[in-house]
Amino acid sequence: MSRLRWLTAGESHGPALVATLEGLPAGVPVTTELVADHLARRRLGYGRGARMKFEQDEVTFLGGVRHGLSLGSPVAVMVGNTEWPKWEKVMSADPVDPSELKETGRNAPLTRPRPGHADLAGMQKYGFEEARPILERASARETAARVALGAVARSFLKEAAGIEIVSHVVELAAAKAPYGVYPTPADTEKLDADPVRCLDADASKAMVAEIDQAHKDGDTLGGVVEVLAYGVPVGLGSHVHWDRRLDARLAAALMGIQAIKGVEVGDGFDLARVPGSKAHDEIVATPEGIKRTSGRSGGTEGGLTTGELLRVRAAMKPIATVPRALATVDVATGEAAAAHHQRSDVCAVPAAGIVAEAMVALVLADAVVEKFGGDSVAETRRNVQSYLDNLHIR
Ligand SMILES: Cc1cc2nc3c(=O)[nH]c(=O)nc-3n(C[C@H](O)[C@H](O)[C@H](O)COP(=O)(O)O)c2cc1C
Ligand SMILES: C=C(O[C@@H]1CC(C(=O)O)=C[C@@H](OP(=O)(O)O)[C@H]1O)C(=O)O
Repeated sequence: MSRLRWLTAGESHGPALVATLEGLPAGVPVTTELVADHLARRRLGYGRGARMKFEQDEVTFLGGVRHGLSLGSPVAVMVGNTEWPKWEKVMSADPVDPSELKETGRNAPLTRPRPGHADLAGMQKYGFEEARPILERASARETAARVALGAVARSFLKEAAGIEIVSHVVELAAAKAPYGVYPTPADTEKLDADPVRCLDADASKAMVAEIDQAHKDGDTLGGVVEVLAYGVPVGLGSHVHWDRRLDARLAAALMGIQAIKGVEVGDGFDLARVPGSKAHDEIVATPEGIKRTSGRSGGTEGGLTTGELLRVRAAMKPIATVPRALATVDVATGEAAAAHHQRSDVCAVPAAGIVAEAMVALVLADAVVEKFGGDSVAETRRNVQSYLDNLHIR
């Protein structure tokens, strides 16, 4: 069962996000720069709104790391928000004089909940008269905290087991990348340089055109990202219980990203449309050992990793804050109204791919610690190697 635990806290316009990771072995290379680099990747992507340009993430480790290595104690990281001075009063933890709040010009009650966001159901559930106390935490700003921890998890995965993760955008609205072309970790730089993190140049152009059109139309878009993990050993997760199945753990982690509405492992839904003879990955003996003739399963069978390429997809719905505002009800008056809109991303699918990488890294790091243990990463690495060296069927 889970051996790594992680939590995040913080609001979208608060002073900072914080994240903790408990259970990480000692000796994992971790630096402020490493985390900052991944946070910078999350801010990329054509179609993101103005906020990504003027706001900066400021990384500070508060615990668990010394001189570039993890200590084995809980890792605590803070992602400061450079826009905080503008929100100090609106988001103050302590009570603020109403006249001072008015002066900010940022505290008008948000009583026109946006369809597709957490506004309405959150206000109903938590007893608020307006959406600010809900949207501040529902916002995907929180994903910066997860990407910070994901950066730490991927460093552990690489050191302990040589596992590397890459993601790409495979669909954006109606534009699709050619099926079955998989990037490797060596493509990361190229992908990050592409406006929509798509490997195929023609598909990338079509995706950018989709975003331009949506922008003109005052609309928003979603899409599909694919995450691949290379070097995953056979036997992470287990077939013995539902909550130990690695496919289930990956699905929950990906579905836990804001706006993700569907997850596929390997060929996922497509497998339901073909006969068994075309759905599974046949097993063959080769001079290099037992191999598969295809990768349709996405690298898991029975909730266990197979040792083949791990491949998962996540589908993101269009951004909820639609500029051509959707119909809602002003809950202050009960009258029909247009949903509130100040600014928003047109499309955040490329950023969602970076968040998905982080979630896959955290799930895999958890599964590696669970299977191989180790208080130091050197010990985990020895355990991984010994297990692989002693596999009785290969
Ligand atoms: C990286 C990222 C950026 C997002 N940016 C916005 C945005 O600018 N405006 C917005 O309304 N929703 C945005 N969203 C989506 C909302 O957070 C999401 O619609 C909301 O949490 C409700 O989705 P749910 O029903 O899946 O939880 C973003 C999501 C992600 C992953
Ligand atoms: C701040 C981030 O994303 C935000 C996620 C988000 C939402 O509703 O999810 C709404 C937008 O914020 P605002 O409503 O303040 O313009 C995005 O900018 C970020 O990713 O760092």
